[in-house]
Amino acid sequence: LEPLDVASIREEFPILQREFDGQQVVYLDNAATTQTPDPVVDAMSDYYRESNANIHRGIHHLSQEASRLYEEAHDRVAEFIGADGREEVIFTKNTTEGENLVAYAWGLNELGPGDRVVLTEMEHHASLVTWQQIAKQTGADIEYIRVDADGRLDMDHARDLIDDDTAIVSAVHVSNTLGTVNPVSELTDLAHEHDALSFIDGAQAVPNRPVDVAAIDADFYAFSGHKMAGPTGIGVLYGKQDLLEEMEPYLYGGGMIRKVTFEDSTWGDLPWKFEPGTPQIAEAVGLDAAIDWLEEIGMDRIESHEQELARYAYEQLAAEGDVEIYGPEPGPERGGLVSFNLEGVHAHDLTSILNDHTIAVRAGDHCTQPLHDKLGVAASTRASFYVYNTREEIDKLVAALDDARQLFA
Ligand SMILES: Cc1ncc(COP(=O)(O)O)c(CN[C@@H](CS)C(=O)O)c1O
Repeated sequence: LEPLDVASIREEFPILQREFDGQQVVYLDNAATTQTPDPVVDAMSDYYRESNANIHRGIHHLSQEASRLYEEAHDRVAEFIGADGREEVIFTKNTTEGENLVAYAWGLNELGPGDRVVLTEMEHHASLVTWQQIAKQTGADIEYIRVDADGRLDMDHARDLIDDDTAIVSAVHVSNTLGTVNPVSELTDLAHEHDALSFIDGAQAVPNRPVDVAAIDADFYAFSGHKMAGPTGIGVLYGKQDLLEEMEPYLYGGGMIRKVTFEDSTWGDLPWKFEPGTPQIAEAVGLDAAIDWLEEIGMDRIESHEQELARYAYEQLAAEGDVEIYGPEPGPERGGLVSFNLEGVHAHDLTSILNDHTIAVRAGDHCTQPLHDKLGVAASTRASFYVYNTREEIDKLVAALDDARQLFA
């Protein structure tokens, strides 16, 4: 695969030229959110300047144009992830809302005592807390597929847990803490063998690698625009059309109805049934532009670039001798991030020292507190990579560890 032309990619991100205390920013917090290239910013500005109107309600030219842009963004997402069409693409605020939509619109109605919800121990709170609370409300029980010592799912345990009482399996595609790439097709097959549904959290996958929801055969798949060079405020819930047709909405209002009387209401077509009120129109335009921008580069090249940086970071950190790294060895089972701890230095202290060097990483539990409990650490430091990062930036991070050792170790 042709390596990325990182230098020319970086020219589309003025923010990467920012300096603090005379030092150029080193942005290694892409699992939290990615930066936004000029073509995406321009697409959203142009929308506001030239096409802004409310959608689906006006007859006038501007409303028709805004409606077309909004609808076509659904088509673009469907094509990008391998969905059958816009009917299977619901725009949400973010991944978290996608998880909640399925938990409330499907889980509350379908789950009851004796039903089993199977998660993994590496789930993000967006999934773990949501299904935990829905299970409490419905009397369903929750089981967690074990994560083994090198950060992979224990698939023997998965085969034990996923049984005929299982109603849904909800699993993260790529862990935002361990970097682990999970066998989501195998998990989906296991769920389907027991007539259970599969929900895949793709927040750290769709932005970083080719994803084909039809090949995975997931029933639901969620991700966020802001992690894929797009704007905040828009996410996607993919759902199989026959399931979405059966599901009742859980948020009501204008735009999602077909007929309203004083007695009752009926619902509109997919995906609009699950999109009440005035949606995030400019963000849909921005997401459409982000997909164009990513596909111009190529998702397989992005995956390869991130895996190369993750390998380099893993090897450089491991060579230090006093760094504990979480998750699998570098390779196809590790996405573009590395979480670690420096011996004798708390993650927050380390991250603060790195910030003194204008190196942006994340410290904390990365919204996976139960996983950190299992790892036996309160927090970790995480470096996560994207298309504009370089080996030289990783060298700066590794070199800065010495300051932390001198101060804290
Ligand atoms: C695997 C996974 N699943 C769900 C989410 C939630 O995405 P939202 O766009 O915030 O709804 C995230 C976002 N993880 C950020 C914020 S905690 C991180 O720093 O890791 C994620 O990584």
